Amino acid sequence: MVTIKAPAKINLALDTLYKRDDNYHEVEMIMTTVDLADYITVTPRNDDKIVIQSNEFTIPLNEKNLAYQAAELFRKHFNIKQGVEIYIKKKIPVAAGLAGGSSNAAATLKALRELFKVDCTMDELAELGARLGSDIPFCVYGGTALATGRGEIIHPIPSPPKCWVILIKPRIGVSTKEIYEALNANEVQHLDIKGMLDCIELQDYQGICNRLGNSLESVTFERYPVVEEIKNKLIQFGADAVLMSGSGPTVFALVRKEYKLRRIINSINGCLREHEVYAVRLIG
Ligand SMILES: C[C@@](CO)(OP(=O)(O)O)[C@H](O)COP(=O)(O)OP(=O)(O)OC[C@H]1O[C@@H](n2ccc(N)nc2=O)[C@H](O)[C@@H]1O
Ligand SMILES: Nc1ncnc2c1ncn2[C@@H]1O[C@H](COP(=O)(O)OP(=O)(O)O)[C@@H](O)[C@H]1O
Repeated sequence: MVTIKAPAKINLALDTLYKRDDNYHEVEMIMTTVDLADYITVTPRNDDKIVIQSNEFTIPLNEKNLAYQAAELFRKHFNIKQGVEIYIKKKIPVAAGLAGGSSNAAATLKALRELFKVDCTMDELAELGARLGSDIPFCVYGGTALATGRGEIIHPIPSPPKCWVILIKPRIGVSTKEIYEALNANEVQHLDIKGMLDCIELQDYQGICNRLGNSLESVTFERYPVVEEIKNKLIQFGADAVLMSGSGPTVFALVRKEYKLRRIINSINGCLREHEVYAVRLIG
């Protein structure tokens, strides 16, 4: 039996450059890992089946699950016949812009590598993961990275300075495909990705806060106004910087000082309590 931690990610920057001929968008994203995680436990079975179990009943427990797809691909690629049971202990909200499914798939690949003692590199696992979803290679490596291409080309970078991250997820799920399809790539205001990379290198927290940006934000805000309302409230409560993660609907706030974190959490408890709220650390 092997258990692997599967952390959530946030996008500190998400710039869409143009729509490609294959209908994906060419992106430049700065992604980092936060301390909110699922756990994937893989146990060998006596037959050839892949069985998914979870404490979370809203995710598919069949071949639609990304962990199932990762296991199937891994077994095919390395010619493994034995079945496995995959238990997903879920804490990351689903369809939230936090890459929960992608992280589960990446952790499944790593768990199977360990369980079956397969001699392969992280790059090979990332390449397998990329066949299933654009966010999976980042989740294989973890840490902090610049992601290019459709998001699957990973360039590791240093971690940003440590801080608190408040995550607020309204009780709606957003489809990534729907948001990308509604985006007009020609109207996007591009981000200062180079400046953001410099700030991370220099550990310039304020510079990072000033450069947060996400070109999918306005598309999600238009369709789901509650997401913009949450962002505005968090700014009003005095967070250092606030942004929607990925295609949403989760909004995150960066906060450096603990006294400020407490004050903001008190304000959230006063008027945003109908949403899911998490206070976690950047683990980069
Ligand atoms: C927006 C981001 C930001 O990290 O994350 P989430 O909000 O899903 O967490 C990612 O780009 C999401 O990656 P992922 O969720 O793996 O997407 P995929 O399964 O590869 O693609 C789902 C659909 O989104 C669109 N898509 C995805 C990636 C991309 N660079 N351009 C696109 O246009 C395509 O229509 C595709 O069919
Ligand atoms: N292991 C999994 N965990 C979460 N969602 C999954 C998983 N496998 C498949 N899905 C499906 O993927 C979709 C996107 O979920 P998720 O990966 O949590 O969100 P996001 O892409 O916004 O980060 C959901 O609609 C869900 O049904």
